[in-house]
Amino acid sequence: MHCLNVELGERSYPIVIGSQLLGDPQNLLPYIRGRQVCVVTNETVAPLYLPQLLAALADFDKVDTIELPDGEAFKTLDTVNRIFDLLLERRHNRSTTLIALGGGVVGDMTGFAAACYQRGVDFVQIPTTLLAQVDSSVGGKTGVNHPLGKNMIGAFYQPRVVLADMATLTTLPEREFSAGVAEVIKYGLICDETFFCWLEGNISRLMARDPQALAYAVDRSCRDKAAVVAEDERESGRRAILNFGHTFGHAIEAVQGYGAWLHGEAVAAGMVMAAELSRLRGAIDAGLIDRIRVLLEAARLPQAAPAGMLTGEFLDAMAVDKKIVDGRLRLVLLRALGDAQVVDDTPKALIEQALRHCGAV
Ligand SMILES: O=C(O)C(=O)C[C@@H](O)[C@H](O)[C@H](O)COP(=O)(O)O
Repeated sequence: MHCLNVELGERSYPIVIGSQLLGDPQNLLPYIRGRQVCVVTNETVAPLYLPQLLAALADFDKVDTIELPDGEAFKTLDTVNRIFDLLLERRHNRSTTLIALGGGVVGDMTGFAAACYQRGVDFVQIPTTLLAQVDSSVGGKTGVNHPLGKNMIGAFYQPRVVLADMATLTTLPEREFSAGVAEVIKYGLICDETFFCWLEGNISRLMARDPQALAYAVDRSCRDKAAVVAEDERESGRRAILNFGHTFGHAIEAVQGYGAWLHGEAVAAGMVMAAELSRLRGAIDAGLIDRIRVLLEAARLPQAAPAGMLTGEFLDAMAVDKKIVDGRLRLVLLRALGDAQVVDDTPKALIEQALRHCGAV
């Protein structure tokens, strides 16, 4: 077991990475200030890991749990309202701590509920998917989707601790695992060339969930993310690079219907689109795109738009991206391997060309 820190002054917190962390009260107690807790999880994760966690919480005065339906389609205000209903019915006060036990959807909604409930209560992230361990549990982006756009309602709100229990990855379905690998590859592309090269040499071990390879990938991803977040907590500048591939990916998720493609799958295809656009702008060569495709192929991730998706559908959905400033679409593109930048001067025709290269019609 080891710890990394997300350095944010008084909002700093540790990311604890290890195996079999869930059942040990000592991993949680230092981060819970009151005597009340509410565990938010979903119907898939609860039978697997809730009993262990509840055993670790046995000494608290009030321990409630809520099991939400599983899937991105349920990341809505209505679902968050169910958390508020329980907290109020069971008279949780401002000293309560919400504990997110699950993947990114559970973590994002729990964090948002914690940010809003009685104007803010503590929360703890216990991510049980690869994507949540390497990305969504770190950095304090919380919120829900709207039919018109992904993550359109939310808040920046940091957890007290992130407990990444690698043992929970042993039960993760293959498709979910691959989706997490998309975000791992993203770090290599945007800020860590050495990690990208390591992934090229170790992708088979990673996909086989070799414990050492997996621990290294989670640790390195969290370090990369923590460094970016520490520099720019509320995404006023550099943090936007973490959105590489996401403007395209979010369009896929919104147009296909949330949950049809997993978030990481949409991001994988979106990263190829963003790389293609970077190439069309002359920043990178076709060789790098081939290398990205080889990695995505090995990770069993999509590299093209969903069948039949129109360039117009992409552009319409991308028009509600949160990075738009003064009506200008800002895209995260590559300057080189391991070096991303935000650009706001890409001609629409070039975006359409990149989309068509990636299978949009
Ligand atoms: O933490 C960030 O910042 C990110 O952008 C990480 C993304 O991988 C993650 O999917 C995030 O939830 C996207 O946020 P959004 O602001 O683009 O909705």
